[in-house]
Amino acid sequence: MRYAVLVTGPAGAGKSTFSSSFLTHLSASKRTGHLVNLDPAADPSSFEYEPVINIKDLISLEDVMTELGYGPNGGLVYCFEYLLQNMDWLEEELGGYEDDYLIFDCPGQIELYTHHPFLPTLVQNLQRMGIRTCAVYLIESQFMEDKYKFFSGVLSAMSAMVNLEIPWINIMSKMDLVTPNADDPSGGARNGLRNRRNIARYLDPDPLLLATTQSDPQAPNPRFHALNQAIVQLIEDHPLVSFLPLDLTNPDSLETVISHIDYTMQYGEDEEPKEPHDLDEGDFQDME
Ligand SMILES: Nc1nc2c(ncn2[C@@H]2O[C@H](COP(=O)(O)OP(=O)(O)OP(=O)(O)O)[C@@H](O)[C@H]2O)c(=O)[nH]1
Ligand SMILES: [Mg+2]
Repeated sequence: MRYAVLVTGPAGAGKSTFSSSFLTHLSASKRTGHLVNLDPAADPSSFEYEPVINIKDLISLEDVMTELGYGPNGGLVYCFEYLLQNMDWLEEELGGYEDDYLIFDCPGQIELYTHHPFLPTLVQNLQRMGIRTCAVYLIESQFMEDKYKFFSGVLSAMSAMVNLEIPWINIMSKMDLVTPNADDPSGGARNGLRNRRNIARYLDPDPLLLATTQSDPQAPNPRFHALNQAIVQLIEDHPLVSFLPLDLTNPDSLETVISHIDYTMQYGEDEEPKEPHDLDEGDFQDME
């Protein structure tokens, strides 16, 4: 059995950093993982681990831009369409790697996840090749500083998720940047995170964070108010999305996230499946 983890999410969410921390953790646990780079714009010198498979060996974004006159975003979409038309290349590259984790570092163009059939088609192909696949979707903790930005992240995660029939884990990355302090005299107003309880309302998104009243100075426009109400209702009716916190400065936090991935993948199915670590063992135990 081969295992693929698709590491997805918007630009700068920490996908590449998470991918290399994941690989470091696997090798420290005497397990084998390999990096698959699917970002045709990635800077080769930025990889901590040399990818065993690199989309740049199939097609280079620079070539698409100089030879076909595409801009960076259109060029990227072109590269993906080219990849989807050349699945035999990927299939050949993916030969071997039994019992190994293949970590697919994906690019950060949000449209690839929301309204392009890229992920569903890739997943269908991986499943056809008999590779067990799951996806993680990262959004960064700074999104919690702005509730509108945060809920737009939640909606993108939902939109990417509903197109795929594979296990899916949402991760709130860069939790080291969050310093909640209940004693903060400003009440945390500066970063919008009043206390740990408030963080919990983001990790398990509470749509009421978004509820505005018509007199709310941030929602002076009645149509904006109505839109927020509709989103509140949508998330209440379909509570599909919750986030696992990831703080890379805390090894337990990474381990918890990886246990969840192992569990959803039923990694090593001959052995007993591992129970994911209880979330409340970690750093955020007094969140509730
Ligand atoms: N403080 C902190 N910074 C992080 C963490 N993870 C990533 N970063 C920083 O965030 C920036 C973006 O990280 P990347 O891992 O390149 O993010 P990405 O999602 O791969 O970005 P794109 O591929 O461009 O979409 C870099 O400057 C990282 O050093 C984290 O856990 N904590
Ligand atoms: Mg990256």
